[in-house]
Amino acid sequence: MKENYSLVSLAVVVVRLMRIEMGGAFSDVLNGDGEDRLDKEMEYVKRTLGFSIPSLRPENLKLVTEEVAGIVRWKKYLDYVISNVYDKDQNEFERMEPILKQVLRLGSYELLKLEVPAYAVVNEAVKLANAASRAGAGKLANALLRAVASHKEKNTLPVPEVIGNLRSQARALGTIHSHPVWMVRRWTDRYGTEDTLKLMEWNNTRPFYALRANNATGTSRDDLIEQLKKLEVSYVKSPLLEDFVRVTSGLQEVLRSGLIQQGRCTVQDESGGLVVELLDPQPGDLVIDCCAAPGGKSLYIASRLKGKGKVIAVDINKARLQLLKDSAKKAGVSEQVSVYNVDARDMIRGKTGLADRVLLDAPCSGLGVLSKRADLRWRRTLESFEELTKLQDELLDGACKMVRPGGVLVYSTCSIEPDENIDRITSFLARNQNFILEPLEREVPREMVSREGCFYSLPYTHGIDGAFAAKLRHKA
Ligand SMILES: C[S@@+](CC[C@H](N)C(=O)[O-])C[C@H]1O[C@@H](n2cnc3c(N)ncnc32)[C@H](O)[C@@H]1O
Repeated sequence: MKENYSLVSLAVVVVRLMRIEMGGAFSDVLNGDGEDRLDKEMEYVKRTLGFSIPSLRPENLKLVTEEVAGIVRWKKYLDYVISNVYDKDQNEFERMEPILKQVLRLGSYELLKLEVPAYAVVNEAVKLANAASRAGAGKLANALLRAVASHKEKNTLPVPEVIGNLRSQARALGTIHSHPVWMVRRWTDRYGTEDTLKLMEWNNTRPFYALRANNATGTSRDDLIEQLKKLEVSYVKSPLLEDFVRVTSGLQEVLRSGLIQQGRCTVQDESGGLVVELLDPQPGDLVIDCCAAPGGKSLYIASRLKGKGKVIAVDINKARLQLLKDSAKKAGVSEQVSVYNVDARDMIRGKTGLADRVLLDAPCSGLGVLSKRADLRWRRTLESFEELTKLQDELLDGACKMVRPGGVLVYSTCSIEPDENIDRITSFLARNQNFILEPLEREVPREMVSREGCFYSLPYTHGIDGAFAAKLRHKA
């Protein structure tokens, strides 16, 4: 922990955690940039605590964002430890006032996962609990956090035993690695225990981000690298895509530098880049992107048209589509991109059977990107699959109508779950005899091609986000 990481930062962490729990904010690192965001954040802090505190120093924003993401990821494990050292009824912690609960999670996270010494953690947490919660809250925070610290020191922290039937084993592993039991069960059935542990470890690790140099504004990867060197940002060239660079640390410096606002680069995972590679847009093409917002793939497609051709970016969400429109302007491709705020299940009037290439980057569970979207694991349920797969089928049936004979339809997700991936393709092909699955050859690395010939990336194996894509061709 940095020297100047003050009580103010801790108060911001606690209030952010409360907002995430109430559904009002997400823990993604990208939500943390910009001065006006900071002003808004301090306004929330004031409203939640009931009094003003000095503003967070911009240089502490990154630590706050990372700490919040870490606590959200580890929430289940932290709650388990805290409720076990709280020698009252197990539900007592659940019923505790929300601010105090977050202070305890924060303190336990710092002790157990950041290895901050107890003297530094407990005093700050007690001050925060006293200021932000009821009288006596500081005393309770002091007792509980000291107990956690003492168990850690004596190596007597509670650990659930991985024993019994598959369900109880999954329950214990879900607690130790802080994932919902149903996810653990799905993955152990599919990948076995060893690989499931690797996947959970990946999901619990601080993610890295990749940048795409935007050729449309004349920025090559070498130009981008020059800028990163000036910003003293650590990077490695992507081994998968020639316009991409992996940022190993210093993303906040990039966000603050103005490079993105100037359209010189954009934050984009290589898995998304590979989906565009597979779509293979060519200058002069008419491309329809059916679920386009906020526009990562649309803008990359547009830049590959080299000023000739068109991307029709469709999305049901007007606000997200506006973001896409603004980004297209910054990225120098607004001439190539038209936006349509419609439901892609309905036909786009006048466009039936005309597109050379159609991309359907479908709404999905996002289970391939849990390291980046720390809160997602707690928001998804097993039941959500039924609704999502129905929507994915309907969207595929709408999207395929836009493809010209001989044209290409790419279906993609950021999920690693077969129900949203290959099962959707199998079911689509059974309904639509005029499409065939085109097995991938050189478009993506061989080790990312599934048995069926689709693109499939697994985070712990391939080191990028989990994703899937299938290339379907309309029979001429
Ligand atoms: C996975 S995101 C797309 C990400 C985007 N392709 C990118 O690369 O930035 C899925 C998008 O589908 C949109 N969506 C959901 N249902 C839709 C529908 N029925 N018609 C059109 N868009 C829809 C959502 O608003 C969301 O923006």
